[in-house]
Amino acid sequence: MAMVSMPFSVRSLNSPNLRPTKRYSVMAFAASRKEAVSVGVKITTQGEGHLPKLVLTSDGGSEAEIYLFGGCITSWKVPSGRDLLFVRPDAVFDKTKPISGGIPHCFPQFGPGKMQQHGFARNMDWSLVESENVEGNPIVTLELKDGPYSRAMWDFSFLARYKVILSTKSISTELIVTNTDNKPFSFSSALHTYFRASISGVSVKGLKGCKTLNKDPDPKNPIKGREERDAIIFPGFVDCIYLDAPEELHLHNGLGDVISIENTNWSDAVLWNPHLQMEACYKDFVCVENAKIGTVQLEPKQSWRATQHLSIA
Ligand SMILES: O=P(O)(O)OC[C@H]1O[C@@H](O)[C@H](O)[C@@H](O)[C@@H]1O
Repeated sequence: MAMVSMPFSVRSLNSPNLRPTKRYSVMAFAASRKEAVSVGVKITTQGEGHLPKLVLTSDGGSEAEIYLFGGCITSWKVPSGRDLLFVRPDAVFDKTKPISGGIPHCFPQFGPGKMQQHGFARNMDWSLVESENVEGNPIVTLELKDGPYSRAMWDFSFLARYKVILSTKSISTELIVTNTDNKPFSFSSALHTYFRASISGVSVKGLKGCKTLNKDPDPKNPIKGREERDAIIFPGFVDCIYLDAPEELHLHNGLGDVISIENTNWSDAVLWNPHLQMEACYKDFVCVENAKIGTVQLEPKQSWRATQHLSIA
């Protein structure tokens, strides 16, 4: 077990001490119903739809769940037992569509665009490649590579590595996309985080002064503007991109939690609440998404890296 004494933060994702201790093939676990992978990490097929799911438990009492389908973190429970993420009641777990909730990946397109909405990474099986535990905090790394399904939409070879670190009061992710092709490619991306909320009490702080692209009413022709408010509230439908957003936002979820949303290299942000378009659940969540809306260009062998750090005080 690797040991470090520093607190977990976005910066700790850079630590040379966080070396992989074990490499795993998901197939090796597919037959077992629930198996420990490393301390604080279990894989089970007893999740929704019997899809393989990782369950991370920290010594500090937090817990997270990650489906390999879509590489989607569906649950982040802080030590009080409160789940700060939200999965929509219409979510399905049969691979016919992406999991609607938690932290889905949008890659290699945020959209709208030529490809299906939000790309294909949330519709594919990711592999568990590394698992370790550092001072009671479980860490897993998932990988996604191109295959026939992705090639049919985007004819490039790529490698995406997604590291997730759970600690007592935070969950951190690092996404590294590498061009493994012999020709350049470009992409856009986002972490489409669904936070549990009581929408009438929600506010998002930190975006004042940002340039905006308001996708309401027409997502294909967003209206340019500038955010003037200190605190953004959600009295109706909201679907808005914030360009060059700061590295830290604060979400008051209306349920008593204040969540710090830090990032490096996710240069933009998106706020979304569907209001009456999803009458059954819009009051119960808000999406605050770290995004890269302007495309990233990668030459062969080049990589792009971005981190997200969600935490409570
Ligand atoms: O694909 P999902 O999870 O239903 O999310 C859709 C929404 O995702 C948001 O990120 C977009 O800004 C919206 O325009 C879109 O409607």
